[in-house]
Amino acid sequence: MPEIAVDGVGKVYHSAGRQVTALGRVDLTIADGEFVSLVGPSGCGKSTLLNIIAGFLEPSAGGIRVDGRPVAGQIPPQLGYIFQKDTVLPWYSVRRNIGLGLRFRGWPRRKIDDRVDELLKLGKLEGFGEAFPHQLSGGMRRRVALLMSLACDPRILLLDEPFGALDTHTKTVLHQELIRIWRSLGQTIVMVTHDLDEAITLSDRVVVLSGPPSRVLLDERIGIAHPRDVFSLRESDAFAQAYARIWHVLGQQFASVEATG
Ligand SMILES: Nc1ncnc2c1ncn2[C@@H]1O[C@H](COP(=O)(O)OP(=O)(O)OP(=O)(O)O)[C@@H](O)[C@H]1O
Repeated sequence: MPEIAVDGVGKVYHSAGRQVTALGRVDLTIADGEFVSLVGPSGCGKSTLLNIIAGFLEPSAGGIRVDGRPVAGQIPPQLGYIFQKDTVLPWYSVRRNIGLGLRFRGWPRRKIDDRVDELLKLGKLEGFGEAFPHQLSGGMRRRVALLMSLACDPRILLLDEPFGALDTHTKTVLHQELIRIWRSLGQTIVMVTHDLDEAITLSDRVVVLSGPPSRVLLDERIGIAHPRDVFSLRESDAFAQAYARIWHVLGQQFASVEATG
């Protein structure tokens, strides 16, 4: 699995005659097969950093290396990405949506069908292949988005608030699913989230970014062993202690961003 190195990455946006320094200088190494979450105040540059890692955006300073090779504005091979917004296409069936990336890659029909069957099973959506997105619950649609991103067997998975708008029950079920899939496939995962519970539940490490221009304030290893049961995990002392340590830093950032407006 790939290792991702973020070397002194900075980003300044220029728009409408204004300059916004989104990222100050961020250094971070994500080991292969590791699950790292990025948290921080709204507008601190979390999505910007994820888009730079994905090769969708050029950094203004520094760079990204995947397995030691600079990505320099190119999308790293074997990348899966889940966007904040629902990217499931409403006019295609679940089956068609999940197989979309494989069609673009020119896979033959038969092979796509077999792969999609495998994925429907993995996402516990057997029997929903012919359904259309409007016939699914919000949680099922997010599950389809996850399966779409897994179709090409990515080695790197970048998740931008993948479960943002869902209720706690649905989110918790999906957390258990994601842990199960990640533990069986072993991708390197970077996730942006606003939900500290979610970050601790899923991750090996939680990285707190400061308000803009952002930098890494805390890199906390979550020493909770796998297999994790997401339902009982949140009652454990280890969870409470990790939460308190991270919140101590994150809460101060929220307060200082509020104070400076
Ligand atoms: N295309 C752009 N042009 C100009 N400024 C931008 C652009 N994209 C983002 N920004 C600015 O860069 C800063 C960081 O934005 P970004 O979306 O990366 O933050 P974020 O931490 O992901 O925010 P949130 O948590 O609210 O989703 C913000 O001030 C935002 O207004």
